[in-house]
Amino acid sequence: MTANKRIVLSSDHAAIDLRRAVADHIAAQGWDVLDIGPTTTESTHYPLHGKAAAEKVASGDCALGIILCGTGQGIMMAANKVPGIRCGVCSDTFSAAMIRQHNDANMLSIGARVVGEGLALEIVDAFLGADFEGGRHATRVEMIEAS
Ligand SMILES: O=C[C@H](O)[C@H](O)[C@H](O)COP(=O)(O)O
Repeated sequence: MTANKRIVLSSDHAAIDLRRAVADHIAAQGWDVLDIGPTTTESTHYPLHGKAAAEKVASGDCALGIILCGTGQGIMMAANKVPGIRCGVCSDTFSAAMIRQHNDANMLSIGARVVGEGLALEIVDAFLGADFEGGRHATRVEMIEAS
């Protein structure tokens, strides 16, 4: 687990309820949650929210980020356009742990139309509970960052 416990959350309209559930869940674990919305279910554009959250992580304001949309895919694509961001979409706990352990992911994306709340919270726990292993994986992450 990272020493910096500040984490940014954002979503589009498709994932408002799940984002709030994630926020409550991780706040109860002691995370300093920066939830940058949106606050209503009015239709919005996931690239805006993926970029905004990614910039909070890339700037160092937040150590990690969790972003959500209908599938988790579009908002992940937007986040990964920001230099320094490594974000993966996860629908299972194994992948959620592995993107931290092997890929040093600093953002997790979840699809609110793909997984239910119970599994989503387990995915979040797997992501936040894992640490980067370094070693050969550091070489590979450096290759991503250099490309
Ligand atoms: O990757 C994109 C996300 O799944 C969006 O949440 C989705 O495209 C939004 O669709 P709609 O505008 O039909 O709610």
